[in-house]
Amino acid sequence: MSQVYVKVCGISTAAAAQAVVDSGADAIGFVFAPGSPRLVSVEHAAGLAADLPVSIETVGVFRNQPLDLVLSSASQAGLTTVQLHGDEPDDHFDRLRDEGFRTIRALSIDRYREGAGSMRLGEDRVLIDAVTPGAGTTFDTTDLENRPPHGFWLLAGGLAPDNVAGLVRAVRPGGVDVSSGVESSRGVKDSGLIRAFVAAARQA
Ligand SMILES: O=C(O)c1ccccc1NCC(=O)[C@H](O)[C@H](O)COP(=O)(O)O
Repeated sequence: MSQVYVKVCGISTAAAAQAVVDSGADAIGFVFAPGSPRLVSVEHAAGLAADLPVSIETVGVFRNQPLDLVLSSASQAGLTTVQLHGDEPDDHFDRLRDEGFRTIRALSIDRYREGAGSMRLGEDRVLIDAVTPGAGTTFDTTDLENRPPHGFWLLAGGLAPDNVAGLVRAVRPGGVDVSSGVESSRGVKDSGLIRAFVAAARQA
């Protein structure tokens, strides 16, 4: 099996961004969803992104925000990828791809269980998350083990250095995404935990 893809989300400082790069993670996430403890401004994200190697995927996370705002923010921050974490319609993903962004469609495990069969999931990467994003909560992954999404997908929700390897082995996602599990307190990333998380994910 190929190496699991790792995204570390909710980065807001240069030290944390450097730890993500040093850890060998594939992607770094900046949260633009109002109300998040990890919220960054477009200008701040642009400054952090500008110092990253081009090999790392830079992801802007949005939730139920106007498409024009998403497009202008992602573009001004110089990001490669947009992750939509709300109830955004298909045409938002289409437009983002038309504008040259890669896309990640985040679905809560409840939404996946209810309606994934009727959703058009093919063109976007899918991220299956807990019901409340960024809260560090795990969920029962049995349905994902039995009926995984088609195509490339990421597992998120309460992942941490001490549980990620076991979950990767059991659930077999293409990638994993973490936020709370690499924080020393809410919204504050810990460089050692970031490195430990990526190493553990890659050992799986
Ligand atoms: O992280 C947030 O605060 C957030 C707020 C609103 C929408 C999405 C948010 N995060 C999205 C992510 O991709 C998180 O990494 C994902 O939910 C996993 O979080 P955690 O369970 O804390 O590892």
